[in-house]
Amino acid sequence: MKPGDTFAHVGSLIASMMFVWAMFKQFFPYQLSNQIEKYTQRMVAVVYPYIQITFHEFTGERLMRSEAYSAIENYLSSKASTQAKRLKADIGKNNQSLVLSMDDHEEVADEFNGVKLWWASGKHISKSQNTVSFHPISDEKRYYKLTFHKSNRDVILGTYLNYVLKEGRAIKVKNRQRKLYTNSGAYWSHVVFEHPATFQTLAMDPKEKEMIIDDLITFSKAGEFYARIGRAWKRGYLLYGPPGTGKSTMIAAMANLLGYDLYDLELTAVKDNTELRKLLIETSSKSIIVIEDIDCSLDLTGQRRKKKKEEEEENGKDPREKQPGVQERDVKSSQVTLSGLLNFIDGLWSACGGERLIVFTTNYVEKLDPALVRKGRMDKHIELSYCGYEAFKLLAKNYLNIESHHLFGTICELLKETKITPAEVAEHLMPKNSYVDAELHFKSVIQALELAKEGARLKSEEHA
Ligand SMILES: Nc1ncnc2c1ncn2[C@@H]1O[C@H](COP(=O)(O)OP(=O)(O)OP(=O)(O)O)[C@@H](O)[C@H]1O
Ligand SMILES: [Mg+2]
Repeated sequence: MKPGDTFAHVGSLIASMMFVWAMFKQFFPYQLSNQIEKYTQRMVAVVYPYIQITFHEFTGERLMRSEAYSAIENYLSSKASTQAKRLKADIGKNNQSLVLSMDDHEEVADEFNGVKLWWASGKHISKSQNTVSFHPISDEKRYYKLTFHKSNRDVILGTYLNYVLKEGRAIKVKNRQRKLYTNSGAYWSHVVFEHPATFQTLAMDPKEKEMIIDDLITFSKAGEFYARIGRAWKRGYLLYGPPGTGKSTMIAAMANLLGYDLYDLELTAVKDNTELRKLLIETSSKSIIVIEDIDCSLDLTGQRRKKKKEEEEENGKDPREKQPGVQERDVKSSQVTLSGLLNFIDGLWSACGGERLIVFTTNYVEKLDPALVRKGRMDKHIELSYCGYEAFKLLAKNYLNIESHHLFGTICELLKETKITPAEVAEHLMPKNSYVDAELHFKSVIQALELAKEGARLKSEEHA
């Protein structure tokens, strides 16, 4: 018989005794029944020196699924697969593997710092059915029960439970299907996020790439550090550079590296600061909030457009008259302000627990309001620039699986004096059919570089 079974039997025996006592205690004088109860409790504590904690699947008035329950479920999945006799299996949320968990009324043992403890799964089936609904409502209320010796109370409550929650959450992140959220107005909708970009395939200076990866990994593991120094676990990145240099690709690579969800926030679709706050508060932990082309969004949403509207109103014109087809919502969108965004990043935002990255992208860093880019607000500024030789070699390897070629020297020289984006190089390296003629692709790159060089020369002559 397993220790857990023993507890269950002793537990139910004691429960029966308590039930009988509750029926008969009314026949005893109050003082006496009080004394009996006190001593019974002490005896129970001696006979049954174990503590039990129950974690219900649904909690609160609105019966939300308990985060603790799902973390425990994930934590126990690895124990269950080796110990439990009855398991439940389902396709993991990443759609790739089977995830096993313990079935109802199963038990598994665990050990932590030399302390033994037991987990049991169970369910209550409620008999009341007072709602009429077309949708079947499950009356099963599942729970996990943890049993441990009372002498280990401090270890379990102080360290073990935190450890279980942390491990469980980590397993959940690993197994989950990641999402890409987009907003239309004040609501997020999502699709499955399956972008193949990784830092390995991102063409940029290898040293800088290494630094960014280090920075991201350090951030993702720094929860305790942020808590110790009393700062919100957030980090801001500003990615800037010309179109086609890999800003959006890098964001996808960041999400893939850390296993985070992506929130692609379209500021121009947000009515005002209140809507913005609502959207940001709704983002979940372990996510990247992206505002692309921040300069354009703020042109539409900042004070400038508001002023224009006011001017037109002063001239006696309805600002909407000049913009046929513009919806009322677009006109109203001017109410999201830079200060609203900044206040949220610095202030209230800190109250949302859990790690979040916020990433802004722009093609024109010099156009941005200094308030937005000042140090301390955006922690890291990353420039994605034109294609260098190292970046070209990586693209050649990725697209054509070629690491050296006699035309590399010419390309290297041309790249030093010509600006071409990785997106354009990639276009010339993209195989058109199953037969790959590398020479042809590299010649096409050289041609594009020479054209760009000639274009730049003519432009500079024009300006001279
Ligand atoms: N550094 C890079 N490494 C690998 N591929 C790249 C890189 N830069 C661009 N590309 C390729 O070019 C395409 C366009 O890149 P991306 O959308 O990331 O550019 P961007 O900097 O976000 O441009 P924009 O400023 O217009 O939004 C991508 O699909 C990607 O395949
Ligand atoms: Mg982009």
